[in-house]
Amino acid sequence: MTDPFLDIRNLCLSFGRLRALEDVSLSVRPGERLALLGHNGAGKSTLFKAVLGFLQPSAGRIAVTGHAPGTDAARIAVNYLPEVVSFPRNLTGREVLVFFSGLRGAPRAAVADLLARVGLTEASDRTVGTYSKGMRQRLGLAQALIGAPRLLLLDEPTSGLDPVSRQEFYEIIADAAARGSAVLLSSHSLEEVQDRTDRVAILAQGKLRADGTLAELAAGAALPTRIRVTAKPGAADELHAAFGGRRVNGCRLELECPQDAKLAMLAQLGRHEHALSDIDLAAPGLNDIYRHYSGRNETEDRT
Ligand SMILES: Nc1ncnc2c1ncn2[C@@H]1O[C@H](COP(=O)(O)OP(=O)(O)OP(=O)(O)O)[C@@H](O)[C@H]1O
Repeated sequence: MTDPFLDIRNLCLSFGRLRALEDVSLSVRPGERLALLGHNGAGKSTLFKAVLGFLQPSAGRIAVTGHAPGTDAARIAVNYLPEVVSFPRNLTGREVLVFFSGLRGAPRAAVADLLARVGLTEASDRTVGTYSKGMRQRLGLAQALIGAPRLLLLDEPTSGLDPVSRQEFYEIIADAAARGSAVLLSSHSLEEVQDRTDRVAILAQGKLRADGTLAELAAGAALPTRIRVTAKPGAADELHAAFGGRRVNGCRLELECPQDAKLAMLAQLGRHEHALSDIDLAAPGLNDIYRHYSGRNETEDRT
């Protein structure tokens, strides 16, 4: 297996008495996209800043392509898209990329290709001040792609983008990974990153609660299946006495059972067919999985 471009081991980082990161270990390999999820204040930006060498860990180790953050070798290997991008409003998109290419020592000749990759060719000679938020974000991504960095750090890259722009953004990120970059991106939404990243890591209060594929996270959470039962008029008491569960209203009952006990439960319910009007099965959803690991509801974090 190839060495990771980003390797974090037992990282701890504090602000005074606040432990922003506690014993966090994770790695991202070439061509891999890892989504770092967590609610506001979970420690995502702090982790990014530590990888960039802007913040010093109190313990643990970070290696960017084998080099310590902040060294020249690590700086060349990594590029970053901050949560809020801002460029001089009176420069054109092309001028911005030429400027940043100069800073990174990347060839000017690659700017046209970068503009094409993010779909800004036609707008390339307009000033940034005339760009929409989505266009500025694309320019930010093009800036992050300058010099084909081995490690791409994207801090909530799609916040504020509409669904179509979001999808296009993830396609560009997939293309960067296909070209060999390791991608670490942060997000608040498991729903958004499913099918668009290879693995998901969940941070909560500075601790890493999960790291794996969505299927692994779902299996690890071992969440129950919910069975919603609607009783025939007057039969809810009988079903409640037989199965327990939560009474939702006069005729509905909500039961939970482990995934592997689902069929047995349905068979048992079948024995009370005379009392049943309907049965509805709900497998655990992404929100349930996220809440299990983070202790929070995904939708709460977007507010
Ligand atoms: N410079 C700082 N000084 C003191 N505390 C800080 C500093 N930067 C971050 N923190 C604290 O560290 C914790 C983690 O913050 P961080 O910005 O990493 O969270 P986040 O997961 O990126 O949140 P968000 O999703 O809101 O961007 C928070 O409690 C925050 O208040």
